[in-house]
Amino acid sequence: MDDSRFVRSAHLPIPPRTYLGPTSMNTPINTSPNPRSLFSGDGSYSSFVAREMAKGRTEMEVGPDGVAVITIINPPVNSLSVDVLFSLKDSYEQALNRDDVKAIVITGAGGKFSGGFDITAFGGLQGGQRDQPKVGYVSIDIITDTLEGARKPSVAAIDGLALGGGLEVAMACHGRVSTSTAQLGLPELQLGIIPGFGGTQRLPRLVGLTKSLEMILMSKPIKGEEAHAFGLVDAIVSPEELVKTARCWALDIAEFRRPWIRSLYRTDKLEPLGEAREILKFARSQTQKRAPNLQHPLVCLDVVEEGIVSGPRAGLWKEANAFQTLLFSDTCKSLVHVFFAQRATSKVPGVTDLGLVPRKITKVAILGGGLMGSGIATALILSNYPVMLKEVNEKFLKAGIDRVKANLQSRVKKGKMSQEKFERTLSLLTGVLDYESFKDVDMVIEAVIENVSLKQQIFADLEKFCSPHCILATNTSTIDLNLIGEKTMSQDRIVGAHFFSPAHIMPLLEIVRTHKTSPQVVTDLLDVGKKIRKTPIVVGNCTGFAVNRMFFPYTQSALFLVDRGVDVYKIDRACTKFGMPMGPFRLADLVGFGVAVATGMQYLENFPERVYKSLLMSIMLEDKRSGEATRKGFYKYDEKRKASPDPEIKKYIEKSRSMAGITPDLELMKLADKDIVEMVFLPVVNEACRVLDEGIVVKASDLDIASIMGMGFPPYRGGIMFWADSLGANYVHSKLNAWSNKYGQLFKPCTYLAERASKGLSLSAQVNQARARM
Ligand SMILES: C[C@H](O)CC(=O)SCCNC(=O)CCNC(=O)[C@H](O)C(C)(C)COP(=O)(O)OP(=O)(O)OC[C@H]1O[C@@H](n2cnc3c(N)ncnc32)[C@H](O)[C@@H]1OP(=O)(O)O
Repeated sequence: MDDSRFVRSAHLPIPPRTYLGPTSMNTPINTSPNPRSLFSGDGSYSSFVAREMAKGRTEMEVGPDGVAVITIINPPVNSLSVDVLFSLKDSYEQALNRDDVKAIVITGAGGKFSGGFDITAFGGLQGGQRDQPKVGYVSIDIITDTLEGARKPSVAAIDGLALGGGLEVAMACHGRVSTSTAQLGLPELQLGIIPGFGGTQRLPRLVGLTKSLEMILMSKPIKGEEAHAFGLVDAIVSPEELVKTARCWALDIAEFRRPWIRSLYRTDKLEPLGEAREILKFARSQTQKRAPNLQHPLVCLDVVEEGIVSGPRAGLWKEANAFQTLLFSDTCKSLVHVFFAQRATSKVPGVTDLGLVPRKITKVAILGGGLMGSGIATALILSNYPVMLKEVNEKFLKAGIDRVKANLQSRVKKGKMSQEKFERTLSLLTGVLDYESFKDVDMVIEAVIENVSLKQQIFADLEKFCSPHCILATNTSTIDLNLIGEKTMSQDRIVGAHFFSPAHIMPLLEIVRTHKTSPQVVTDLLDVGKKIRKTPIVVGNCTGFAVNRMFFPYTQSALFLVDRGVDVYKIDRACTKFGMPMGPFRLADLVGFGVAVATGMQYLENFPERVYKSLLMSIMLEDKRSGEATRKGFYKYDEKRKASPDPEIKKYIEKSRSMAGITPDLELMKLADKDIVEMVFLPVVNEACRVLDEGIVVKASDLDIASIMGMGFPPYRGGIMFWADSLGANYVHSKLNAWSNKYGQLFKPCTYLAERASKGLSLSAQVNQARARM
């Protein structure tokens, strides 16, 4: 491609930073190269399209009132592909050149303004397969000089969504009219980039620095009503009135009945310089505390500050350069991968490609009001599902209902729920002690203790009391589903609905299917998962399923290291520094040693060759030390449950070591944090490879999402498999192989890993269809 609007990504010229000084705050000065000089040939959009199939477009219609309505068309969310942006510029120029056009309205097709820059293009840009516009071309030449600087006014008519680049286009218009339910926001930081089409400069000028930083740093969109209250939009109207009102608004500006405002040069909402600096300083310290491994939020704050101190034009250039650099960062690549991986989890071959329609679930029953059962009940009633909670006696039932109440009350306390909504939500919950009313239920979720014969009895009872269409789900985290359903003839409607604790908060839902579970049942559960705002991953049936099985070695190798002299707290610190919310020992305290030891037994039974037989937790349990619940585990806990290291654990470690006949290993004791992280996580990668190889999941990216949402693996590392691929299959294999030779089976690389390493393939690449386990 020979077009000077574009640069090949490998040779990015960075334009000189333009310092305009404080006077530039109110003075639009064009510092960019002459836009025309960026075009070669005839420079028109159509010549560009002739060279490349267009992805999306804009359409313009001029009414008898003299208003040109430009509509962004690029389903499903009207994203701003390079084609759309160039088409927008062309439509604009046409509108400016036509004598019959007095004013312009921009809107989006199908009730959505725009979901922002086209994220599907990121991969191509990063890989250098796609040409991209020169730095600043879109944000300065198109959005600032062509749209905002136009001699005819424009108004954005916003419905559905105006996110990222979508909102940035809207903010460059001279007025904004929105529906009350539209979502407006700059969520770019969640993709590892910063707003790149002027958002860092215009949003603070429209809503003030404090609100804009909250919206940008938290990637948090706001609804139309709130946007109106903060001055981001000028009027709220119904969807039917939207375009009509925007037309009138644009004409009012053109005919001087309303002010003609360029957001970029407003200063009235900006805090005075001294105050602004204090706000930015506070935001920096909060950001560093919350996300110490991330650079891009800090870069964003620098860019915002540049605009406030040196003027918006300088801010725009700094933004454009920073955007360009961040687009190629590992963080951006990882987070974009996560964006698509998350959406891909609900595309399940053999299920979602069969054209099945989810059946309506009108009533759900939950068996067991413990921590899990009450959490699941909370998640369901929060999404308006009527729930029947069954317990074995009044006392347990009351305790279960009280737990649900407490879950809801904590939302009320945090201001996330009104008292009235609390009452309404709680009224969806009823308690029962028998199966009498189970005949009307469409789905049952069993959440009792992990006891095979108890579960078998329950499923046999359910088969008798529930209607034949009722879905029979279990929340077991380890037990084989075939075993649970052994005493029934209903294996086709038995499915795992494995929630993570606390179930009303954790975003992951592991849907477990056996080879007998019907695709219809999986489709129904996928739909319920979506409605209760969980990210589902569909997995096959095995001990621990995907998440627990893959993360079992997390604690295993940590225990191995402790037996060999590595400090418990050093291991936890290395893991949290890496980005985990907690290290393996703090996690074991949270889960409780009883559960950890019981789970260990399951693994010992199923995978004896690779279970590290540590005695440490059993020894501590004998001393009634079982984790956070007893306020003593690897840490000690104060009344507010704040954890602190406990010197007493030394004696348990020494006992465990002497009983196992192990002596500290001086080499391991000197391990750097990076090496500790690898020794803890590469066995996790190894198990993840087995899970993939056995067909427990259908694609590696499902394991990425499972690791992030189920275990808190840092999303900015892209998930467990994506991270492993960043190290390389060969590296992972050679490390594990060396440790396996030295320390034994716990580290032995699996066949899948060995094959990938020898063939030079990535661990995630789909080669042959994995062996079907589902
Ligand atoms: C320079 C600029 O500053 C940079 C930017 O603008 S970066 C982009 C900023 N925008 C965003 O981050 C928004 C990202 N999108 C979202 O948050 C959500 O998709 C949404 C709120 C728009 C819609 O959510 P929801 O209704 O649940 O649908 P969801 O399944 O997520 O998306 C629907 C489809 O649109 C796609 N999509 C969403 N946003 C997209 C975007 N910006 N670009 C390309 N595709 C997008 C999704 O991949 C999905 O495709 P699929 O059906 O093939 O899986």
